Amino acid sequence: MTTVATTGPSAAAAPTATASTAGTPTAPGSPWPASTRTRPGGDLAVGGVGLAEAADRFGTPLYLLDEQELRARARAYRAALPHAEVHYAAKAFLCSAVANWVEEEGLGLDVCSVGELQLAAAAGFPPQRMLLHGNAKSPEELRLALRLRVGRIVIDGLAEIPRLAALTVADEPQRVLVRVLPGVAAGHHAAVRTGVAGQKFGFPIEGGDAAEAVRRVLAQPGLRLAGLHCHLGSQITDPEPFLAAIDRITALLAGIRDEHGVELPELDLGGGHGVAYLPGDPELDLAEYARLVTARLAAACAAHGLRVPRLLVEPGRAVVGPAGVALYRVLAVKHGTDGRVFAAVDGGMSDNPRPALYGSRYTARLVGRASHAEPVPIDVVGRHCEAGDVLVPGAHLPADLRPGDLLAVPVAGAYQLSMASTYNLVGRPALIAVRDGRARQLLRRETVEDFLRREVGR
Ligand SMILES: Cc1ncc(COP(=O)(O)O)c(C=O)c1O
Ligand SMILES: N[C@@H](CCCC[NH3+])C(=O)O
Repeated sequence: MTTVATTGPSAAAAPTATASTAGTPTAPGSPWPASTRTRPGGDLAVGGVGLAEAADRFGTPLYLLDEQELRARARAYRAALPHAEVHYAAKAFLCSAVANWVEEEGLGLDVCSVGELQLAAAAGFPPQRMLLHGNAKSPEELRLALRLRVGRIVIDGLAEIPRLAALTVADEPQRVLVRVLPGVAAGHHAAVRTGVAGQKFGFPIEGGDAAEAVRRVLAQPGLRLAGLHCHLGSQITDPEPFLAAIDRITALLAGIRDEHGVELPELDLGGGHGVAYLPGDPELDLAEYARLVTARLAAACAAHGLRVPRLLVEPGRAVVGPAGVALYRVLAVKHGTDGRVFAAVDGGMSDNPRPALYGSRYTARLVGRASHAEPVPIDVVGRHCEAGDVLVPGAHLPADLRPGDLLAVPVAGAYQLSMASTYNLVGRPALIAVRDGRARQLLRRETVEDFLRREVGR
């Protein structure tokens, strides 16, 4: 089975031999960016930039984004789904440079807050190509979205319908989608499974909530219902749930046609496309997804006598996740009498809450020096005041790992910096973009001065 990575940029990685075990950066199926190269002396380069040199120059913890990897992934989506609209899900990670890159690659943008909306707009992203989500959109958000003329707003609750309609006028209707729940459960953790009833998002198809939401939207002259939306969950590696969702949503589209005499022109299948975090992990095969989804949509529409709606997709993780690398400095190595080894690094659950939240698995690799020591299981832990602050349990790292060493963790681009906190008043890390041997700082490290500046009346 081919994968997102093998149909996209990572396929370009030229395999070269390395001495490491888990996380071998340039092997087929590797989770590292395609530009990753081993360097003499045990270092790695990503985007032509040596990791040890980057750590010295910008400090640690440091996040790197490989611009070409991200762009190639965005392009792979456009190529695989040439008739669809691909909206990058900003929640995975957003800064101005990322907004510019995805815009230049022809993607739209899925935003879900005033922050994402305003930052993208300030970066020059055209609001017409944005789509606003949210289960709790504030009046401020709705007003801003309308003022900026955001392309689509996704309705996620009945109360939102009259609230939004009250801000619109019939001769300039706002294009909207209705978020429905097809009753398909998928995703890597219960907290991110959003395709079924019993959680806060969307309107269940079963039982009639979705049909009722559609009725109410169609009754509002200020709203133009363009179609239906669903987002099943995140980190889905099998296309089957998307196909099941298509069947159920197409049946609803037929019901809407029968009841209202309208054929909705758009279907947004959301994101959730899974990537490999560990070598050999399954990931969603983009080419296969595109082929199966396109064929199933055509078949389901034909069965109901419907015109095929325009497809929209909203990948976040699959665009930015594998383009990111996190770089940490080891601060302490503790050898327990039970033989257990802990390597404590200068980041942790504040820059990557995913292991603590979902039990997410990562690999870690020593960079910046060569080691011929035997790889042994070492728990890479963070610096925060919780025993659960474990970044990589049982990482295979050289037995001579010591304070001062650098550890690199791939697939760090999605839902890490975007979910980062300042727990223990540890400032959020700096972020650099790497490309063609050049490093450009995108975000500076957060400092104590930043914390003090927020205090009022000090
Ligand atoms: C509505 C919506 N669209 C798109 C995404 C992007 O998901 P992913 O990053 O898993 O592709 C999410 C988050 O899961 C979402 O909630
Ligand atoms: N934060 C989740 C993904 C949530 C996607 C948002 N709907 C993760 O890291 O896996």
